[in-house]
Amino acid sequence: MLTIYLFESSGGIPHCFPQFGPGPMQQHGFARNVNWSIADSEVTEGDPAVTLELKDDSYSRSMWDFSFQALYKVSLHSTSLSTTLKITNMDDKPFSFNSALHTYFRASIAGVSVKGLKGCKTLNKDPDPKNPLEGKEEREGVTFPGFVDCIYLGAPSQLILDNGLGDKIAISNSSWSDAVLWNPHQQMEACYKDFVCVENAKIETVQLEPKQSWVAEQKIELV
Ligand SMILES: O=P(O)(O)OC[C@H]1O[C@@H](O)[C@H](O)[C@@H](O)[C@@H]1O
Repeated sequence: MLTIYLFESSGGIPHCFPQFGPGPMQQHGFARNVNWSIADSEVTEGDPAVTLELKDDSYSRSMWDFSFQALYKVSLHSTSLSTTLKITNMDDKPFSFNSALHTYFRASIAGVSVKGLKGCKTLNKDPDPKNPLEGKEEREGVTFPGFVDCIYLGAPSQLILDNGLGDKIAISNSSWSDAVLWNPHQQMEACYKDFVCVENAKIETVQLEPKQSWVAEQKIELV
């Protein structure tokens, strides 16, 4: 079964926008902390989809003084979930941002591996998130024997997650050019064994001119 993990303080697929972090504003930006409105909903051949919308307001402008629109479509299918994020510059000046979908998967951490990242340039945020260590991933499958907090630049269009519970999950994307793996290990002693974050990310800055949009798609599928 495809399970996006929920626990009391975090879970699901939080948005990191307009900053992945660390950076000048709050960690991961403001988009995950605010209410989005429902812009559209539909059912196609029995499969539901909803489109959520976020626009700038006084709260967002207190941190990031730009006019923008974010549209986020989530479609559910029998063995997959798809998302499309579209960011549009509604301002009269350019802006830049970076972003991630901070997806939490239910897992048994001792059995988890993520395949597809071999050869990627890494920015290891352990031990200092503000001064990540550059490196290169040499492993076919990344495992989680301890604390992991690592950015992968130039990630492929598909990763395969073995969740340690008997499921293999393909995480495919377009335009999410990077990935982040995170498990807090003993820093979150009560729950770290039960989830892993495999995040589609755009760490390298996107710059949008007025009226320009950036679109990125993600598909999470049992294989
Ligand atoms: O606790 P938060 O803000 O949800 O972030 C959780 C983790 O999210 C990851 O994406 C970051 O790389 C980590 O550095 C961070 O600790």
